[in-house]
Amino acid sequence: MAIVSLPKIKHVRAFTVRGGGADYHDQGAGHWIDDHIATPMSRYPEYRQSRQSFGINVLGTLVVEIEAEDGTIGFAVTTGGEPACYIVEKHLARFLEGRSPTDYEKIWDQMYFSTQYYGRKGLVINAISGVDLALWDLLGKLRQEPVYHMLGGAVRDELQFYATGARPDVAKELGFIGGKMPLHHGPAEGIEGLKKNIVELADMRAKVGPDFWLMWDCWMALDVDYATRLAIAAHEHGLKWIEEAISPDDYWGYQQLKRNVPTGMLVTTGEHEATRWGFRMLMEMDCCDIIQPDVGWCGGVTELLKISALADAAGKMVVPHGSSVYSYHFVVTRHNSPFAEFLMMHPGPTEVVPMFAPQLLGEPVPENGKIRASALDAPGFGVELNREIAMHRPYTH
Ligand SMILES: C[C@H](O)[C@H](O)CC(=O)C(=O)O
Ligand SMILES: [Mg+2]
Repeated sequence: MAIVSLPKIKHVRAFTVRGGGADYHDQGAGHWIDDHIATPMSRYPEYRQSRQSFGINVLGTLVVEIEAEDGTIGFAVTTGGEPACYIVEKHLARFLEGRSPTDYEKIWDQMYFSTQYYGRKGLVINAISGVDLALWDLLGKLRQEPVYHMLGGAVRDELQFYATGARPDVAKELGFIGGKMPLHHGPAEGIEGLKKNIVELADMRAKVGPDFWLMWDCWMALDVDYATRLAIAAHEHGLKWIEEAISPDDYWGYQQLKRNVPTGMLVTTGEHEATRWGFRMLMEMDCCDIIQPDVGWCGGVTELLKISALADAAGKMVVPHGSSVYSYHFVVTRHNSPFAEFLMMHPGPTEVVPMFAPQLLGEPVPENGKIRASALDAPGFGVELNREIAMHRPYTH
């Protein structure tokens, strides 16, 4: 029997988009995601009220398109904006054009090692992730298979979600299994701030009852001492996990924090970590209980598979940072990813709205906190690019 050979990759293009999902919070005024959230910049009073004030939204969205010789287009949406477009067009595209889309391992290896002298983490890995996701989308479209089939198939019939947002009480009504709140006050706001954090948690616990999961997302804002005191005070209010409490570079701090938190409370981190090597460090140093790679930032699906295998062997759960279909197709295929995150992008947040609007069309959203695996049954990642949005291609090659 002859082996089917797929059309080769003809062209790689990179675009920017402003506003909406995948942009690192380029949201309008009054959105919960930009309302006095504790960050590493909160030590400067002038940057405390809004993350946009220190530039969280400067990059904007990256859209990568990969076109095959037969005209089929795979695409992906992640963070990185114009600088990532430059990297994709001027550097990475050469490792794809003229190649078969089945060669994703070699392509990833060449993208990573050719950029290693200026890459390894952050923006460059965002760009590599965007290309890798677009490649998997193209492969699925050419093979007429959903990505989750190519990753080994579903290990369960549905995905179950917790919601991230400022209103876990509403998330409970909407059917989610838990609610992860942004932490509002960091160490620079002293003991008063710490007390305000605990009051917020206690109020939310009173609203949601004893069994609903409540977690805190600390977005790298704390130090080990503050995080330890916060965790101890939060324990009596049933905090399930403390997330990204300190700098992602401080592996030693995470190791200490994991030892310090009360028994039963989980330490989670990893959304700003990248590649198998970064996650190996987190796991070998026993920094956390759950790793949270973002598929669009950690190296894409090709790298996530390696990270996840390491985690499985180390007995750690992998619950990717909210990245919509890009994580759903992965989570549904892995036993050590028993639930998923849904990032509430409604400003309230009091309604379930698509995470990557307006860029994606056909993005499934949880109903009663769940998405059926069969909702992913479409070629590639199962979504289309909304061609009505204003896309800008700053560079060509
Ligand atoms: C709400 C958090 O500060 C952040 O914007 C999202 C995040 O870290 C998460 O969903 O996890
Ligand atoms: Mg987080």
